[in-house]
Amino acid sequence: MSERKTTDDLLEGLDASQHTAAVTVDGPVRIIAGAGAGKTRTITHRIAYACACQAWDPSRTLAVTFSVKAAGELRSRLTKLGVSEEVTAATFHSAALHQLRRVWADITDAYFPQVAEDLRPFMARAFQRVTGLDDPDPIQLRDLLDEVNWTKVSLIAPEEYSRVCAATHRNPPAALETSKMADVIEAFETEKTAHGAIDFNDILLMTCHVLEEFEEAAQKIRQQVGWLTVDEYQDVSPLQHRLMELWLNKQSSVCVVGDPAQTIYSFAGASSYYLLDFDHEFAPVSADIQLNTDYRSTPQVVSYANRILSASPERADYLKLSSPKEDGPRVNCMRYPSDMDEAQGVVRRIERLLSRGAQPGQCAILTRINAQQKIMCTALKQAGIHYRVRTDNGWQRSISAAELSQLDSTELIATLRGEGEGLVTVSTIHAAKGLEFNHVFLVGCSEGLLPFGSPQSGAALEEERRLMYVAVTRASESLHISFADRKDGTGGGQRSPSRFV
Ligand SMILES: Nc1ncnc2c1ncn2[C@@H]1O[C@H](COP(=O)(O)OP(=O)(O)OP(=O)(O)O)[C@@H](O)[C@H]1O
Repeated sequence: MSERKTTDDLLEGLDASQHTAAVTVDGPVRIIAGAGAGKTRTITHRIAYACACQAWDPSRTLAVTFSVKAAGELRSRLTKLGVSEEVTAATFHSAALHQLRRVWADITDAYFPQVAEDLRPFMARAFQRVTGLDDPDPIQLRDLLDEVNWTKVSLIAPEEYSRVCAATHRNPPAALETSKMADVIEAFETEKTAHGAIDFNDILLMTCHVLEEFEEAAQKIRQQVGWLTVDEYQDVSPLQHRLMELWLNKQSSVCVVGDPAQTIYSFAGASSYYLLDFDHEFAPVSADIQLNTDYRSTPQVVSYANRILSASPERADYLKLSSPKEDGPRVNCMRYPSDMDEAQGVVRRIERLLSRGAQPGQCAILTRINAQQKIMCTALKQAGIHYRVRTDNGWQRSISAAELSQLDSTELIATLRGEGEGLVTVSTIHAAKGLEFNHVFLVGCSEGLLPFGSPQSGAALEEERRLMYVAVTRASESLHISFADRKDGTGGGQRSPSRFV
């Protein structure tokens, strides 16, 4: 741990709004923070300040976030601020798993169930049992699991599934009727139970159940949640929100931080509703703070990002950012004849940046979907540039390998060691959330790819707009937007530029 900091030290380097957030240690606090506005800086300094001035008991302080990477970042920044190791910074899943393990023996003699990482065998058997058909293909299997996941994080019980689908015009995957899908959901749960297995959502559901039904165990758990901070609150699901309510049990020492413009997991049950409604739900709030200075990006990138949001029908919910940085290069927009021309064009530009002293680790190529990455990797390989790939695995990683297998998480250790500095990053936009790069190349900015599937309006289009915003705001210095007219030079239909460009 670093040397002990005074309370004054802990407020240094915060701007006026960040300072207000940090010193408001009591009561409900909402921080709406735009991209690069220092939300992580603000919440870590707030926690450190509150502990240093003894307003909070570190051993009863919990900060939760969504991914293992973000939790690691919170922990390492708190350590640098001299915060006691007693403060817990974890993902929702990891915090709940530890709480559940701690009280398990008090409530049952049964073995603690195994957290299954691969749920496909359970789903394949459930699907066969209900439909009498062969194994679902890998895409169907993924879609079926996504659907079960969605029902669980949205707190929709199998018996309510058909009614919800009818009301929201939702079609179940694998061409199933809604009643059959409801049966698959139940059969999936039965399969898991028969094997003593639970999934990630069950960790949260079971913790909710313990908090609701077992008073002594609930008190033991709540004892550790005296002061709660929830990061990335725009991505909270109804299930996570329920857990948070049960942790708090009507007490008000909660701080949430998020950005409604960065909700990019709505398809998986995330909702910015709770962030936007916080001032009503927790009224009266002690502080309602907006952080709209983007310290990360140049004025050119920031004004490009603002323009993307300004065309949204939901723009009233979004912050308009400003940049205190010096002017940087203009946003570069390129049109290429084919995907390969685009990939080679991007790689040539990266070579030029490297020849002028940029480090490979400062450059990132961002794609809307995994499938766009192959051609980018081919072009990088041909140019002899080393790279690393971050794909969507459907979910932000919310529990570490260590917690699953009791072994060290190599991914986490590599991140903490700062490995990958010598590599260009090729990443989907989803997987790049929360990261920053000096030079960002956002490829495939054509209708069909971004917005993906070209929805004409509505929630799907707005989610695509927010994805574009997240992508653009990863850039601190230079931003390169590009698309290709056709898949290859001759075949395929002519593409038109993205409406967001
Ligand atoms: N008051 C400040 N003065 C100078 N720089 C700041 C200030 N606050 C934040 N920054 C810098 O801005 C950048 C973004 O801060 P931080 O990583 O805390 O952002 P964030 O809001 O969590 O980002 P995002 O939500 O976009 O992922 C960092 O480089 C940070 O050092």
